[in-house]
Amino acid sequence: MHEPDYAVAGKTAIVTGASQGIGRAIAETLGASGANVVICSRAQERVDPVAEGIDEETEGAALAVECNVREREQVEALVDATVEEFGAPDVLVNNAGGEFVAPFEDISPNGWNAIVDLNLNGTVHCSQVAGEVMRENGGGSIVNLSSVNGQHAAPGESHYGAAKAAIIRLTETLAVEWAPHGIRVNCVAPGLVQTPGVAETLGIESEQMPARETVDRRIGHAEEIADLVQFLVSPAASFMTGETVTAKGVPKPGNSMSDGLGLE
Ligand SMILES: CCCCC/C=C/C(=O)SCCNC(=O)CCNC(=O)[C@H](O)C(C)(C)COP(=O)(O)OP(=O)(O)OC[C@H]1O[C@@H](n2cnc3c(N)ncnc32)[C@H](O)[C@@H]1OP(=O)(O)O
Ligand SMILES: NC(=O)C1=CN([C@@H]2O[C@H](COP(=O)(O)OP(=O)(O)OC[C@H]3O[C@@H](n4cnc5c(N)ncnc54)[C@H](OP(=O)(O)O)[C@@H]3O)[C@@H](O)[C@H]2O)C=CC1
Repeated sequence: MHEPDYAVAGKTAIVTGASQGIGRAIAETLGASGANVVICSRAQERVDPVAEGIDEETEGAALAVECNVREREQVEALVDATVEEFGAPDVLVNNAGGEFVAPFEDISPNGWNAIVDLNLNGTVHCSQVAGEVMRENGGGSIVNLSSVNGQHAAPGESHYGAAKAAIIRLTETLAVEWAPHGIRVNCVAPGLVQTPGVAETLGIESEQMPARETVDRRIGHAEEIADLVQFLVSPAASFMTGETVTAKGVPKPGNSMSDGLGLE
């Protein structure tokens, strides 16, 4: 009888932007499944407690590294530290990202560059540097964090939406280019997920629905994105590459999108 294989035990995984939110949940989920996890953020003191928790409470081991993914040299040091501690990475999760909400006409050149640099160029740096080691090692799996804002327009999200849309196309291109090297590259596009970053940026602190008419689904939990990432990097997803998987929740009862779904 066939059983699905979601195992990541013994794999080495780099998760960027893992001091909080979705990245932290991904790191803790992979650690709980026995992976060796290397986590980074811009502040050592913010990733240290996350690594300690993974070391103490899970089957996996963790290494915390201070790394700003916008800085190529720091990304190179992150991958070097990974190889030294656990060997070549099997998994890379390009999670570090963020935004501010502003009308297009109010975004300065520096503001535009900050968001593109963090979301898109950070993903490029990590994929190129870790990807080289993966190719030498015979393969691996990369998951990029895009957003529903990379799939559909939303006001105030021109810079972030453009960067997240580019990540989807980058995913598709790398999947084709690196298939001969045994590297699968997939993407996750979350809808609204409850994280410290969302609380800071959008002012949404709880599971209560935000006062935005366009948001008609419940807010997600970071662990619901982490479970999807674990699936994508596991052997169970061996037939998937170049895909963007949307996780944006269930329509709220009473709105038009729930019609016919038996949710009323
Ligand atoms: C339905 C689904 C919706 C889902 C939406 C969720 C999206 C997410 O990404 S959730 C994750 C949320 N987390 C964050 O967004 C983190 C909070 N944001 C930040 O920490 C920062 O904004 C940053 C990391 C994204 C950028 O930081 P940094 O590089 O340090 O940028 P500076 O503060 O130095 O500013 C650079 C540049 O940007 C201008 N700017 C900053 N905020 C605004 C603003 N609100 N409006 C307009 N412009 C802004 C700032 O003025 C600087 O430009 P110059 O003044 O020209 O130098
Ligand atoms: N939450 C949501 O609703 C959605 C989120 N996403 C995407 O999911 C990802 C995670 O979002 P979320 O958990 O909400 O974000 P948070 O803002 O809660 O967390 C962001 C993480 O990234 C780290 N980080 C920020 N900048 C850098 C950098 N330059 N280098 C390294 N690490 C950095 C932060 O750590 P520190 O501050 O310590 O450096 C933090 O750990 C992002 O890519 C986001 O765009 C997509 C769709 C929806």
